[in-house]
Amino acid sequence: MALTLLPLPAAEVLLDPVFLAAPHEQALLTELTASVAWRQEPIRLFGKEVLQPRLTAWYGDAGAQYSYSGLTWQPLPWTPPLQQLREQVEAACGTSFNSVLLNLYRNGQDSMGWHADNEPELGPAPVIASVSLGAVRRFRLRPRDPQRTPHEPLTLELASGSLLVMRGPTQQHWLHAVPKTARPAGPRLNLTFRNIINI
Ligand SMILES: O=C(O)CCC(=O)C(=O)O
Ligand SMILES: [Fe+2]
Repeated sequence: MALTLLPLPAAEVLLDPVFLAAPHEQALLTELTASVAWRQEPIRLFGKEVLQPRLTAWYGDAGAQYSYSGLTWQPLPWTPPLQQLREQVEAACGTSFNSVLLNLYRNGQDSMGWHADNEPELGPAPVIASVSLGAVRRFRLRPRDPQRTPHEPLTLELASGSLLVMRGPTQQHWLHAVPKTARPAGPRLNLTFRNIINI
């Protein structure tokens, strides 16, 4: 299948629910879960230091430095499976990426709060390409300002092997989140390919 544009105002969100085929997607989940240098990073939340409710890792070209939530990341060098996936995602998006942020949601209690990927390092209209592996989790989107962008929040169930692309004005006008779930959920691995400008 190919990327399909979702009909949303002030956003360009595209989804390919079956970007990676089943045997490949399973093998990649197993390999990355085992080989990635996962860390649980502290972040500052309302002036308090807490651990992020998920494991993370950052890989990329040398110099693709990235800061968010009070952390500065130096990327680890690309590994063969990450480099291969990067090339597949670049071909699908027609864009190049110099880094990837990986998130491992160990179970339904791991999550990501409402945010936009709008750090200055990404430029004003970044292309963010997100590959999901493992357990299906809800990915929620809502307008930042519902007065200016009138639309209901929406929920996408991101399946293993899916590719979600957010580009154009999406990060300016919309927020996204992966909420906790009370449903039993196994591990989910998400990779967001990004391009850091001016490295
Ligand atoms: O896990 C996801 O699907 C979203 C990850 C995300 O929003 C991010 O890494 O900025
Ligand atoms: Fe994000």
